[in-house]
This record gives sequence, C-alpha cells and structure tokens, in this order.
Amino acid sequence: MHSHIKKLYQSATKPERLIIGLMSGTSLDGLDVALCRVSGNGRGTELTVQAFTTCDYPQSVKDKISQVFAKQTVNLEYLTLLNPWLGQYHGQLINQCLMRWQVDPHTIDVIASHGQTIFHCPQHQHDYTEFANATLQIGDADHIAVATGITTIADFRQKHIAAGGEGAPLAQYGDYYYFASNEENRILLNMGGIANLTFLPKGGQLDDVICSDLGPGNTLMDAYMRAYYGKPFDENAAVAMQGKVNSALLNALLETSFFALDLPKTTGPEVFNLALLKRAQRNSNTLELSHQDVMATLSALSAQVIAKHINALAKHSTSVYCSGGGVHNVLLINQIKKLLSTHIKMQNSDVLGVHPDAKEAVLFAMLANECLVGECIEQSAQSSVSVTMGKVSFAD
Ligand SMILES: Nc1ncnc2c1ncn2[C@@H]1O[C@H](COP(=O)(O)OP(=O)(O)OP(=O)(O)O)[C@@H](O)[C@H]1O
Ligand SMILES: CC(=O)N[C@H]1[C@@H]2OC[C@@H](O2)[C@@H](O)[C@@H]1O[C@H](C)C(=O)O
Repeated sequence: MHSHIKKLYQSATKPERLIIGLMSGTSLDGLDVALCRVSGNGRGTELTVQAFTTCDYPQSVKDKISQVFAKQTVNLEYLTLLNPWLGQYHGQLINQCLMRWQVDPHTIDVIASHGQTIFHCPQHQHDYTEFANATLQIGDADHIAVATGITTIADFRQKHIAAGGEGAPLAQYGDYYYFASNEENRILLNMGGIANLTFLPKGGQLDDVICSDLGPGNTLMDAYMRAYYGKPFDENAAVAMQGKVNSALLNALLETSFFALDLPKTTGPEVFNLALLKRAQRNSNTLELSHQDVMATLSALSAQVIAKHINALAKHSTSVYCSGGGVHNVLLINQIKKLLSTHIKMQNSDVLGVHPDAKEAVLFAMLANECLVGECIEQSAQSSVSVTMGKVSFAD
C-alpha cells in the first residue's frame, strides 16, 4: 500500500482528526483558515475550532484574482499561470499560520481547500443549450499539498454538479450535520458576497433541509465601494447610513430574473455586478442618485430579499444564526431585523460555537471529514446529490 494511502486510512480510522478548512470567497478579501478537531461523521460529527484566522490578501493578490474573476473573457495564459500560483500561495499562507500557531504540520491529517471560485455558471445563468451546470475553482490542490507537505482534499463542487446539483450551496451538508436541532427550527444565514441560507426544521432529516443562494449579500455594495470610493467595502456602513433608500431603484433591482426563480438556486457576481446596477438605474431613471442613496438602496435590496425568504420559510418560531462578513454591517443587520416577523429571533452563529467569519472554512473541513469517513451516501430531496465530495492530492 502506498504510504500516503496508508496515512489516509489511518486518518480515517482514528477517533479524531485535525483538518484545516480553507475558504476564499467571492469577496476576494482573503483566505479563511480554520484548524478544526473533528470526530465522528454525518449527524454524529463533533467539531471544535482550535484556531482561526483570515489571511487578508494584499492588493497585489486581489488584483491578480480580479483579472479573471467573474469575467466573460480572460487571458488564458494568465489564468493558466494563476492556477498553480494561487495553490502555492495558499500553501505558504497555511505554513505561516501553522508556524504562528506553533502547530506541527505532521499532526495535521488533511487540508480541505475550497479554492477560489472564478466563475459560477448554473444553467439558468447561461445561454449554451448544449451545456448544463458548471462552476470553476482555481488554486490547484497539488500545489497546496506540495507546499505544505499535507494531503489536501479539494474541488468539492464538481461532484455536486456531476450528481445533478449546481455545485452550490454546499452549506446544506455541514449545516445539517452540525447545526440541526430537535429543539428548535433553525435558519443558518450566511452573508458573504452572496447571501445564502439553510432552513433546518426542528427534528428534520436531510430531505427536509432547504438550502439556497438568495441573491447579493455584500457583492453589489462592495463593487460600488471599489468603483466610486476605491475601498474594498463600506466599513460599518458609514456611506450607506448617510443615504436614503430609493424605491424606484429598489423595485428595478428586484425585477432581476434570478429573484423570480424558485429555491434552491445559486448565483454569483457574474449576475450581481455594476452592469446590472447600471441597467436598473437606467430603467428607473435614477442615474443621478447620490452615492449614499445608491448604497442605502443596495443594502435595502439585500435586506429585503433575505428577510422575504426567511419570513416565507419560518412559519413557526425560528432562530436565525448569522455568519459571513455581513454580520459586521450594522445597517444591513438592522434592516433585516426590522423586516422579520416577530416569531423569528436573529443572532450570530458564535452562540452555537462557530465564529461567523469561520463558518464557511469549517464547512469545508466537515466535507473533507465526510470524504474520509462518511459511511453512506445520503441523498437530499432537493438535489439528489451525494455527499462524498472532494479530490485527494498527495504531497509527493
Ligand atoms: N466592518 C464591516 N462593515 C461592513 N461590512 C463588512 C465589515 N466587515 C466585513 N464586511 C463585509 O463582509 C464582506 C466579506 O464577507 P465574507 O468574507 O463572508 O465574504 P466571502 O466569503 O468572500 O463571500 P461568499 O460567502 O459569497 O463566498 C466584505 O467584503 C464586506 O462587504
Ligand atoms: C460557486 C461558489 O463559490 N459559491 C459560493 C458563494 O459564496 C456564498 C454562496 O455563493 C454559496 O453558494 C457558495 O459558497 C458556500 C460556501 C456554499 O457552497 O455553501
């Protein structure tokens, strides 16, 4: 037996594993690194986050990814070069984290890498009748494995697509395994670039879980801030708070065809971008709106869409647990709270033991754990997708 297979076998049969979960999302703000101690699997998963950090990307890295991110046309040579480069870069960031945390790399069982989504293309978002759902993540895992010396499990989304899904959201599995409750109805709401939720009815099975992207979380606001303020985001909603919501623009934005699709559905900045905003401004005669009013309206758009779906799903008393960078946006949170029905309570995911900024990285640690020790393939009614996802890269 190859020594790597043997080590993987040992990892899979140990009572607990150390798994590093990685996520670099659509906001391009950095790499989330969560060192997780995991035991069990499926509904029996037990997980504690031993250490977590976000390695902020310097502007030069953001610029590199932006060259190809969500673009219809890219320089193929550049993309080819970026793919291994980003894997090596992620590997170096992990090495730095382990050094800082004084963790011996040999104690890590596997790294779970999401990679960087550069284009998400569900069927409803493209016009090529001969092609189905597709998504593309880069930052090749072989390069992470070689740079760190740690076996890396990655590219989780392709199996989801191969089995009939859209490749996202994958949160439904981790959310169901870790957060499902027999005591209360729960909604796990993640507000990153894109907002998504997982509805976990009290005592429900995977079949009962509803998980879907909803639309923009921060992506439109971030794009606007980058274009007009040269800033990555509207810190503490300072700009949006000075503006007034413009209902004509809000209604024009709400006409975006994605919003009319039934759940589950997925999307990304390929749709929710400044071109969409410009079209909505043209259609609503609001091209002259102040930056502050545009930002207030974009925030209200995210809030309205998020609250509408939560209200529709949460027919009875329900607790909403929030994660993602959007939890730091006071205006967005207050706008959502105002719109929620009174039987819905909203808090951050840390009350359930997972820091809001770490939740997506933790999810990928759970999916890698499932890849290693998952016993059976559970099917979810909403997507008939297997949960054994991920490809294995060895260190040499
Ligand atoms: N202090 C703050 N004030 C306002 N907004 C903030 C603050 N901190 C973070 N954010 C928002 O959170 C965003 C980052 O969120 P997050 O890291 O969850 O996104 P992501 O994981 O890249 O996206 P996705 O989940 O869609 O892949 C920032 O771009 C910003 O919009
Ligand atoms: C294609 C892709 O990278 N999608 C991300 C993105 O970020 C949020 C939302 O859009 C979600 O669908 C997904 O990530 C999370 C981790 C998921 O799959 O659940």
